[in-house]
Amino acid sequence: MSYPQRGDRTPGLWSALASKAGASAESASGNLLGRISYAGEPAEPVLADGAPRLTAHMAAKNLATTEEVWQTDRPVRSGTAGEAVFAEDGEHLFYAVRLGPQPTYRERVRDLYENALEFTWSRGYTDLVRIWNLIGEITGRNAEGVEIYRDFCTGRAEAFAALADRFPRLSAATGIGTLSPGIDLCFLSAKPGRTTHLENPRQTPAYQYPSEYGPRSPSFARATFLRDQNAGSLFVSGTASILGADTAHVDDIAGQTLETLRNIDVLVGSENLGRHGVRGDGYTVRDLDQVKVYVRDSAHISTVRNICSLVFSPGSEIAYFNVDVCRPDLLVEIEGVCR
Ligand SMILES: C=C(O[C@@H]1C=C(C(=O)O)C=C[C@H]1O)C(=O)O
Repeated sequence: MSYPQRGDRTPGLWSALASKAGASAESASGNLLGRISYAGEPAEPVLADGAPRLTAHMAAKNLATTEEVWQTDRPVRSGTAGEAVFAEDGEHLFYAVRLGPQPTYRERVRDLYENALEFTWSRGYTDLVRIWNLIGEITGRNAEGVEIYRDFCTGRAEAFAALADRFPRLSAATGIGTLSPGIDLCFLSAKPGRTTHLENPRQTPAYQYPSEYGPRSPSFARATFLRDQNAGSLFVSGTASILGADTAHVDDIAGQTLETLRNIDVLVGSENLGRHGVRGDGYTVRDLDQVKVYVRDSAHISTVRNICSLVFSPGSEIAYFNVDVCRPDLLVEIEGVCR
């Protein structure tokens, strides 16, 4: 089995985003560390081709599956840990687990997060790089009438609070809707000393959002920079049209898309990187690659595509998803990687 090879490969660890049909065209360029399959139906995470594969139901049945492929230049060892699957290469750990539909999520999410964090810590991958939280019915209600995203955030925050001595800093993350109930989780972590976590001067840190947005704030940073022997990779969290803590441009898809892109531009720019002690010239929003664009309403996709096609480089990998976003008034969310 072979995977796409990118010209902008980062030594050590790199990723690619491709529709499944095109993903096998080129020769294998490294060792598979893990995959996320954005598929037409849900499935349990498995070990396939010697590495974890997380599957999230995020594509309509008739559309091609998008696959995010993580590779490394080091030998990989994989295995299972309870219901989770993992792979490690001595520098990076990829860990995937699924939580099926639940009446309420808080306690199970707390347990799953604690297990994942304890596992990654026990193997020496003490620094979180990026977390995926792919959440079915994200703005729907649980059996007690609480919004599922808020229910999820409470369990996650409790896990981080319980392990705050070991994980004092939060990493980049995504918290986005899927098309089936249940939660698919994926953790990428690294050996100590290579990560810097960034906030955005235009946005309140998510972990400080006021309680009107939920009893426990979301536990993530706006981006995480992972150093390597050349420079590094900047993993940009799911970013939306939020200024301070509030949604900007309610009911305005073009306005939200442009504000989101401005948020990313400031986040990845040299001034913000310098503020966080990351050396280098910084990036602009045009440098974002492996871009994922989440659009709530299918009728908005063409507007969002038009704006994105003007902003992103024609060579960038970009995938669109028609899924719910973590607040009912957010219409679009964008994330990616700068290298
Ligand atoms: C869009 C936002 O949050 C989303 C939710 C996240 C989470 O809960 O992990 C992470 C990034 C985004 O996908 C935001 O609060 O700005």
